[in-house]
Amino acid sequence: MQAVGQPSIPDTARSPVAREIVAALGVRPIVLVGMPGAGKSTIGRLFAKRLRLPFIDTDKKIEKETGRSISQIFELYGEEYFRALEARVIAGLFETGPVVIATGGGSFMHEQSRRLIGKKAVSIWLDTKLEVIEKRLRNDMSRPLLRGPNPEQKIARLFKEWKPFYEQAELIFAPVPQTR
Ligand SMILES: Nc1ncnc2c1ncn2[C@@H]1O[C@H](COP(=O)(O)OP(=O)(O)OP(=O)(O)O)[C@@H](O)[C@H]1O
Ligand SMILES: O=C(O)C1=C[C@@H](O)[C@@H](O)[C@H](O)C1
Ligand SMILES: [Mg+2]
Repeated sequence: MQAVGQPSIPDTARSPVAREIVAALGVRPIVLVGMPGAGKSTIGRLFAKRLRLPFIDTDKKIEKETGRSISQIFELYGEEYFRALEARVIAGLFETGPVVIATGGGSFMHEQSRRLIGKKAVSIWLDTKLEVIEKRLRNDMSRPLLRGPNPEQKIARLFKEWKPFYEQAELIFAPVPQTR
């Protein structure tokens, strides 16, 4: 029998471990939180594939729904507007059954989102090392919070400021950077 709110994915397609994890989730989504560049979108997609659950990237969803890039939204309306929009999008994802959600780096700083995730999801902080994040973001000019001079100093400051919030996630996962 299929539980209410469960997506119609044949259980037999899952490995025994994946089946156990999905059963333990019930209707709760897995929500990945962590710094910009920590690997939420990359690892979230892999988790979802392994568990055979739908994958949702909130940044991508916002871009699709608004027809604007995250940078444009920051530029046009500011960070506070973006966070409120992101909070509404996150809140809308809790009624659909188990999914894997990659959030934007700053979403967990928004009290309403953090509380909701804490109450209704299994949150995982991707605790990627600061040096790895710096290396990944060094040449990425598309990030609204890192624009202007001294992006490395900004990343380090954000990391320090946001870490106590990420530490409130239910689980911590330190991904090993893969090299090809
Ligand atoms: N485990 C890994 N090993 C090597 N490279 C990785 C790993 N995880 C992610 N990356 C790379 O790091 C970059 C950032 O990853 P990703 O976009 O998944 O981060 P994110 O946490 O979703 O960032 P954002 O908050 O900006 O959405 C990408 O170029 C991705 O290919
Ligand atoms: O790329 C960026 O600088 C950001 C994108 C969004 O995910 C935001 O959640 C984050 O705070 C900043
Ligand atoms: Mg992402």
